[in-house]
Amino acid sequence: MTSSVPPPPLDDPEQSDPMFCPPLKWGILGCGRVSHDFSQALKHLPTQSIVACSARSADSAEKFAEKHKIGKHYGSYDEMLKDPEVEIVYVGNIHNSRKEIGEKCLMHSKHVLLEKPFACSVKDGKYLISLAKERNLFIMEGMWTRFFPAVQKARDLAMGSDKVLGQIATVYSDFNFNAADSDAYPSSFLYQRKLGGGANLLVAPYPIAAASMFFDGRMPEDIKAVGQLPGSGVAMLSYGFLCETPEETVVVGSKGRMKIGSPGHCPTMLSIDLKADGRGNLGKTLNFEYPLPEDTKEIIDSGGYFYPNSAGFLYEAAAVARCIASGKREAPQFTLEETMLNLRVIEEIRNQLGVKAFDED
Ligand SMILES: NC(=O)C1=CN([C@@H]2O[C@H](COP(=O)(O)OP(=O)(O)OC[C@H]3O[C@@H](n4cnc5c(N)ncnc54)[C@H](OP(=O)(O)O)[C@@H]3O)[C@@H](O)[C@H]2O)C=CC1
Ligand SMILES: O=C1OC[C@@H](O)[C@H](O)[C@H]1O
Repeated sequence: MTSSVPPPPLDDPEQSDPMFCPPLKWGILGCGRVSHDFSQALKHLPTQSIVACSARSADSAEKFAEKHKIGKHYGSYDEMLKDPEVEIVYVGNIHNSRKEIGEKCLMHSKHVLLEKPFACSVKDGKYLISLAKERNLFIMEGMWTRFFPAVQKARDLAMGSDKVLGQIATVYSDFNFNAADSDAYPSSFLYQRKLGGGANLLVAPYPIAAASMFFDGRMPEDIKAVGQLPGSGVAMLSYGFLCETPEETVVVGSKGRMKIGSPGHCPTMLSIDLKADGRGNLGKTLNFEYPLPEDTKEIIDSGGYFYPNSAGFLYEAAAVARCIASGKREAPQFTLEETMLNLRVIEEIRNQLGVKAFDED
């Protein structure tokens, strides 16, 4: 599959002024949190007007209308869709009704911006797209990330004619958060499969879209998924000969995250961000630096080093000497059991990738 929409060129008004926009009349469907945020953001754009809002309950729609100074409010989504003044509907409700609501919007000849996820299944997604095409209406998943100037710039730098990074080999992208910070368990829709809850629909669209942007929107040839339950751990590892990765080791726990700085295989820096209560709030940050000893004249005169941070071999050598002097036959910092773990994983990777071992024909 190739990308159907190439990135806009830099001389496109969208790029040179991301706030440029011809007038449009919006109807807000669902009066919850994201609809509130979206409505707030629209206030930066004088040409855009919210002409109506709708919620399952008249009371909630009225309160929302009052807060955002919206002229019309409806206690039913269907009622708002009949309003001829509404040109486009922003759908900010829960996931399980995407198909039904998307269909209704289109059948009422409204353009539609559906919050992510676009749909709860491939089948529903295809259906909505074909219906929008048939009715000649705009439809889009609210992948707002794509429209941030920083992301547009990243896309242009990497994927535009200059291709400043060369051929893209690897994209790392993650998005995890502690849902309990914003959503009470178990009542929120986030935790209810029947309502379209779950991180798979709520969060996965972001890192997937981050990756596809740098691979021209092509469908991945191979997907291997690993799931994680509370209490289990997961490691995402990458190695190779093709390009220089950030080479950082990031460790994430329920109370914070830690980064062993680049170059991760011979680091001198470590930082820890401890989490505070609430989404995205950081408490303390701790930074540690362990500079290597400066090169002596003797070392410089004899050619310095070939590889990064090689002075750090001194720590290994010193520890080996300490072990031997104290009668140890292996080092506690890296046991022989872990060496065997390394070998087992290496062999397993080779088997899964179908790569031959050094002694195979
Ligand atoms: N782009 C972004 O940054 C963000 C996007 N989102 C997306 O926005 C959408 C809504 O998320 P968010 O605003 O946080 O959710 P909310 O919990 O605030 O709910 C949004 C609306 O969904 C309806 N709703 C909530 N719970 C139920 C339920 N149990 N049964 C039926 N309807 C229900 C309500 O509509 P009504 O008002 O009509 O009663 C509610 O106002 C999701 O698609 C989510 O993925 C969410 C956060 C940020
Ligand atoms: O799309 C989203 O869904 C969940 C939110 O918590 C998050 O901030 C948002 O971007």
